[in-house]
Amino acid sequence: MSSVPRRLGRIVHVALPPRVAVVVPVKGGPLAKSRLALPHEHRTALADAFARDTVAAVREGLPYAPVLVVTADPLVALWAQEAGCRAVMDPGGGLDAAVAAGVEVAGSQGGATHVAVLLGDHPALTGPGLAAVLPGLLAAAPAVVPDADGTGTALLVAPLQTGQEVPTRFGAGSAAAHRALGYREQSPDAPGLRTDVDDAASLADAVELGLGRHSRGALARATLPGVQATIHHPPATSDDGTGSALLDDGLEVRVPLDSVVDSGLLHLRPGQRVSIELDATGRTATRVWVVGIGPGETIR
Ligand SMILES: Nc1nc2c(ncn2[C@@H]2O[C@H](COP(=O)(O)OP(=O)(O)OP(=O)(O)O)[C@@H](O)[C@H]2O)c(=O)[nH]1
Ligand SMILES: C=C(OP(=O)(O)O)C(=O)O
Repeated sequence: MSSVPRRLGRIVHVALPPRVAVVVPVKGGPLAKSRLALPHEHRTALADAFARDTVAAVREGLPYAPVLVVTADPLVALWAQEAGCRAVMDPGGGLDAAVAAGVEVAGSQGGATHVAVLLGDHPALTGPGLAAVLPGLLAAAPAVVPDADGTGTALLVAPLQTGQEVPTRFGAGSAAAHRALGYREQSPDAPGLRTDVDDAASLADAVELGLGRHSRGALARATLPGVQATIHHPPATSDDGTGSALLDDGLEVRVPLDSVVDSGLLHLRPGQRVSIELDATGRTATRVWVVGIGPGETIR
């Protein structure tokens, strides 16, 4: 008689899909995004909007994932909770310490098998874009996604084990530092994920990809026409015809000849007060005019 296979009593392992908690550190407040050369109030508002759009994309793309926003800023904590996140108090001590605080809470909540650390300055990230690449990153964990220029870190993904730390080395050169810690480099085709905004150039990249709605609004307010400025180098005097002006907070912006000529101003002099309209980066004038002079300007 042939023997019957003994299947009864066998332990069957069913692979459950990984469940991820997302930690988003947000500095907030007046010191955020200091490399973004814009007047203080616009810079603060933009930094806040970048974080809101980052969180909104996470909530949209991963609606069942717990999201922990680590911040010391009460306003950020408030909007984070309104957006369905848990606000975790930033213990101070910098970005790695903030991330560790978020990871600890994620681990103590139970339920998540993995943690993703996403910096809160990805205003062109979309929910579907994140959802599309995350499964591959979880499968590769521990994994690091470098930012667009390859040196910084856009996202870290690591297994979450109770009582076990998730080491991080955020800051300049963090992609290499994370690789050295054992994170495997992953380069998913996800431009919104990889474009963190630090300065005018990366802001321009994010604008090109398409900003989230909070950042679009903040940027529109930051580039309202009519900012006052003082001519520093009149445009026509340099080789390529590009001059410069100083905004009232001391920032020097480019003044291409076209931006002046179109307004009918040909004889600007250093020190002249003008009205100025800036492009999306906030660093180049698109129109310079003197109230009452030139096309469309009525004398008041
Ligand atoms: N909670 C918390 N978040 C931080 C801290 N430092 C940076 N971040 C956040 O981490 C992300 C990336 O940081 P950075 O690009 O250095 O941003 P930043 O410090 O606002 O900008 P810079 O002043 O230009 O360095 C942003 O979302 C910041 O808000 C910190 O000490 N605590
Ligand atoms: C802190 C970091 O971000 P950024 O490059 O935006 O300063 C980092 O990439 O580690």
